Formats: sequence, C-alpha cells, structure tokens
Amino acid sequence: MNEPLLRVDALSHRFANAGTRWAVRDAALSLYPGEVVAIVGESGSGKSTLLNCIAGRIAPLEGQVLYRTADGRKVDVHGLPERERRELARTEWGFVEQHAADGLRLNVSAGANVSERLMALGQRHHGQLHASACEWMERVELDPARVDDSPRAFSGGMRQRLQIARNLVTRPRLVLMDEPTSGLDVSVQARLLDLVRVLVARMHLCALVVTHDLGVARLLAHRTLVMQQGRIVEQGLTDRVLDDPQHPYTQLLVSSVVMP
Ligand SMILES: Nc1ncnc2c1ncn2[C@@H]1O[C@H](COP(=O)(O)OP(=O)(O)OP(=O)(O)O)[C@@H](O)[C@H]1O
Repeated sequence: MNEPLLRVDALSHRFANAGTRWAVRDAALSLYPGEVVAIVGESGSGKSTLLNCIAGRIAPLEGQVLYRTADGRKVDVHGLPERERRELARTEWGFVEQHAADGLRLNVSAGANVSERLMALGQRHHGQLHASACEWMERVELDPARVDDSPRAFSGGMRQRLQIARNLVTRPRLVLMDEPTSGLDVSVQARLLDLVRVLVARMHLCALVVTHDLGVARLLAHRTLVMQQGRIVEQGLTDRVLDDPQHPYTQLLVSSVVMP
C-alpha cells in the first residue's frame, strides 16, 4: 500500500479546565491519498478536539501528527514553527468550518473570499483572480454574477458553498471538515453533500470529515471511525461499520438512527 498522507499516533488531549477528563485519549489513525474518512460519535465524544489537534490548532498533551508534504518531507505538525504550520494550512490544507461565517471574511466580496487564498500563493493578476473566483463560484453552483456581493447577502447554504470554494480553489491535498452540513435545512444539506461528494471524488482529495450524522458518513466516507468518550472504539470501511457494527457503542449509535 502507498504511504499515508497523514498519520496520528497515540494522541491525547485534556483541557486545562476539565479536571482529569480526557477530551481525546490515545487516538491513532492514518489517512491515505484520495481517501475520505469520517469521524462519528455523539456530542462531546471528542471529534472536534481531535480534528483541531490534527489541524494544528490545539497542541495535544501527548502524541504526534505526522504529515507528508507535497515535496515529500514528513513533518511533525506540532513540531513545526508556527510560520510553517500556517503556511501548510494556507497552501496544502483546507478547513471547512461548521459555521461558514467562521471560515469566511464577511467584510469582503464573495470573489475576494475565493481569490484570497490564491493571492496567498503569490497570484497577483487581477483578471485571472477574478476569472478563477467566477469559475469556482460556478463549480459550487453559485451564480458568478454575484461575485461582487458580500457573503452577508448569501443564505446559510450559499455561504457554505462559498466556504468550500474558498478552500478548494488552491487544490489542497488534505481537507478537514467539521460538521460541514449541520445547521442547514435537510434539502439544502442533501444538495451540499452531493456537491462535496462530487468535488472530493473529481479532485481526488483526501478528506477527514467530523459529523454526528451517520448519513453523512455513509454518503461521503470510504472509512469511518467511531469515537466514544475521547477514544476511537471502532474503525473500518463505512459500510461494514454501519451495517455490521462490532462495538456495543457503535451498535447503539446505529440502532438509534432511523435509516431511510
Ligand atoms: N475549550 C474547552 N474547554 C474545556 N473543555 C472542552 C473544551 N472544548 C471541548 N471540551 C470538552 O472536551 C470534550 C470533547 O469535546 P468535543 O467538542 O471535541 O466533542 P465533539 O464530539 O466534537 O462534540 P460536538 O459534536 O458537540 O461538537 C467534551 O467533554 C467537551 O466538554
């Protein structure tokens, strides 16, 4: 098998104000190129903490996050100087926030939100930046005629599409998503999920998706990890985990969802 793009080893984190309770305990996982992996579990099981540790936003108390860069180096994400970690986040990674407002700049136009990351990579040609922004708006099914509008004038679903365009325009190698569709109407969710599924497959992206919705895991993820009280209690191919769960907690999680 080819080498993983990302490897997490024995990662644990406990918040300073949380006493002896571990938010994440001894997590281990690997992500391979082109693979979509879901992290599922009930509220408070540690999904977002694990994702934020992987993204370099929270320094774990124990363990390592190893990433293979585009130029073939294996880096320890938390051992990198802050400047290099930010550079990775801007160039090789994307992060789709649960609330689009956290991942967008609401005071600049939709087009500027998309082209900003290209500018960070050194692109300066105004015409090309504008053309890329319009092309990406079309790809996420937003009307490019609204390229100069503020994201404030967009609906929740439209903002989330814009956030996705902003993240994918630089063709990242790894995309981290925290509950990308929660909080939206069911019909908006379904369309957005379909869009994400198509884009991820076309671009051969590697993605890690946190969700409490097993339907999202079913639709998007090749593999699924199940978290309970900070620990990964089960992992495997998504269909296997959801159709033939082995761990009692996964069995409970699956049986408490009314499958369509
Ligand atoms: N900033 C914080 N300070 C203290 N405790 C925290 C903090 N953030 C999270 N926690 C705790 O860490 C544990 C894991 O929380 P986390 O947000 O990672 O879970 P989650 O599975 O993502 O939940 P949700 O689906 O509700 O977002 C919980 O017990 C939570 O209360």
